[in-house]
Amino acid sequence: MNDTINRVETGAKVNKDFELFSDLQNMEHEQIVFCSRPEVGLKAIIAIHDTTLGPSLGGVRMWNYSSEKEAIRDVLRLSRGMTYKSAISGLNLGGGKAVIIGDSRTQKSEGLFRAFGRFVDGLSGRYITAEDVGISEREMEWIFTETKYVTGIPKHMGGSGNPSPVTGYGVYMGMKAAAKRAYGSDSLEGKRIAIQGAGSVASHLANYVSKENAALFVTDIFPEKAKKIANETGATIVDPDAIYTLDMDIFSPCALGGVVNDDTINVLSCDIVAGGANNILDNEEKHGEMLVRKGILYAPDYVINAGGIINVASELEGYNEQQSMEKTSRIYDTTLQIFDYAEKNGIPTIAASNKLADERIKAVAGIKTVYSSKSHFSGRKGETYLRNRS
Ligand SMILES: NC(=O)c1ccc[n+]([C@@H]2O[C@H](COP(=O)([O-])OP(=O)(O)OC[C@H]3O[C@@H](n4cnc5c(N)ncnc54)[C@H](O)[C@@H]3O)[C@@H](O)[C@H]2O)c1
Repeated sequence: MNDTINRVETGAKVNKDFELFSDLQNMEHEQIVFCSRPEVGLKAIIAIHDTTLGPSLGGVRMWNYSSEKEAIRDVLRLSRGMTYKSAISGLNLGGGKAVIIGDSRTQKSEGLFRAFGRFVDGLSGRYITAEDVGISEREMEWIFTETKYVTGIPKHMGGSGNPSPVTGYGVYMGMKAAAKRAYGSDSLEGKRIAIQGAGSVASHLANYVSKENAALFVTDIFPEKAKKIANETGATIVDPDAIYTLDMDIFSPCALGGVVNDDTINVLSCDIVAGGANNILDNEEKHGEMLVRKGILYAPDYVINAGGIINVASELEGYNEQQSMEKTSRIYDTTLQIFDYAEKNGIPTIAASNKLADERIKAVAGIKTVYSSKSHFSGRKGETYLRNRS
């Protein structure tokens, strides 16, 4: 896969002429589904990027996009990211994602989400949905009413519930691997760690980090959220804009993507960037290289925030929390392996991670030329990954 498409983060400008089919070809997507039900206000796009490794899985995001073009770009980029995330995490899943265009505070309804569920069901398991920005367990229940191809449903319904605790643990493991690489020890004791965003992932991460007696800093655009983490962990609160210039060892973006960009990279003073947000680098290629030149070690976002997908993937075979945590702890080794590969090949860590993910996909695609009764007789693709659900 190539990296010719600039990242488009939610809310960011689309900075390239829009050519749908050339984008699909450049980014190597398999299928895009546009879903419309005006009577319930549904405007959704499902993007299936790659199903070489298994059925595509990725969350559905509800966001008030400023244009349809922006929504399409977002879903293309996010679904491609899911392919890499599952591939590097050793999961037998492909990459997919969905976006619903609308205001998640005012436009949610049972009808809208059930209609979306029916569109997901129509894909017969080629796409399995999950929770993402703007979506809560209540909407997952509505979707589940219409399709079994959904993960992240509440625990009392046999699902895995909120993935954030596992994501937070994985980010912690990835951060420790980066510390091991940068400092020779994975202890975070005394390290100045700045967490941007005081949401679900951040609160779990902050808990782990504070137990190691790190010097923790936290910020949020909603001061009460930062205060909550500060009360629980003893972290120092900083202003949202001040986080970039803070004298810190580790910068951990856990809010939005695109925060390592042309404006921030020059003022960042840290040894490591390791956070839970998706698409931390505004432009993977450019900013990955700039970080190398600044001597900052980057733990690729989709590698270390994969705890969430590892957790929901476990749901497909019968949820087991302990197994999910155990698998997520392997993020430590995967991150070190990526650092080694990057060093050996003289490339940025994000490029190393993309290459390793690509290699796994190509290897599996290669073995599919060998006849196997499993793939022939075990039913539709995706079906075997799911428990029987009524
Ligand atoms: N929840 C998961 O399991 C999971 C899994 C993988 C990736 N992620 C990614 O991790 C990030 C955080 O996810 P979450 O579930 O914790 O979300 P969340 O909504 O609970 O937390 C995000 C927090 O960031 C704050 N924020 C937004 N813009 C900010 C800014 N400019 N400066 C400071 N704070 C700001 C918000 O107020 C909010 O408190 C997202 O990018 C998400 O895509 C989450």
